[in-house]
Amino acid sequence: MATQLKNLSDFSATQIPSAAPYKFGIAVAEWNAEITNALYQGAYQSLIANGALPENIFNYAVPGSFELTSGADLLLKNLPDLDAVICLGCVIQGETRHFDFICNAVANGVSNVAIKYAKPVIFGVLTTDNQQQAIDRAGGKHGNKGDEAAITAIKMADMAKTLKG
Ligand SMILES: Nc1c(NC[C@H](O)[C@H](O)[C@H](O)CO)[nH]c(=O)[nH]c1=O
Ligand SMILES: CC(=O)[C@@H](O)COP(=O)(O)O
Repeated sequence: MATQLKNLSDFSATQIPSAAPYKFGIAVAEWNAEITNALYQGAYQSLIANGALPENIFNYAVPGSFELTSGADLLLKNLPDLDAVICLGCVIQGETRHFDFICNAVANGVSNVAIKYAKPVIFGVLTTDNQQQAIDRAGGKHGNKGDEAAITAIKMADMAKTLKG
């Protein structure tokens, strides 16, 4: 469903588990910082609003979205108690095909990290044609993708706990 048809911050129709038992890593790309900072604020506030403890949220910056894969891997390798990692970035189309390579690399990369560690790694990366589309999805008219990424992390961490028994 296109984002224009579903607000990224509307979870009124869903049951959200408590985040209190879980530890979260957040890797945030510094490229397009005015956008990614808004994504982080959305994710952090959503985690707290659902019961996460501030001391259980571990935030690290990486230079760009391409480095989110390495960031997620480093977080899970060095903080093995993490229950989920949220990757936040904003890739905006430029004049060249660089956009395509970054978007594909980080989407595939974070998926591979999730499989490597058997831990949820959430793809909270905006991949937009222009800055306005990014603004609209980082706290604008379409909500905040950081909110969506945080709620997804809570749900996946809770699923993992449930399956472990
Ligand atoms: N153009 C954008 C980038 N480019 C930088 C790459 O992510 C990477 O840091 C560089 O290629 C060195 O490995 N990154 C974004 O996050 N967003 C962009 O729009
Ligand atoms: C996504 C990018 O790397 C891009 O913003 C860089 O711009 P350009 O393709 O014009 O070099």
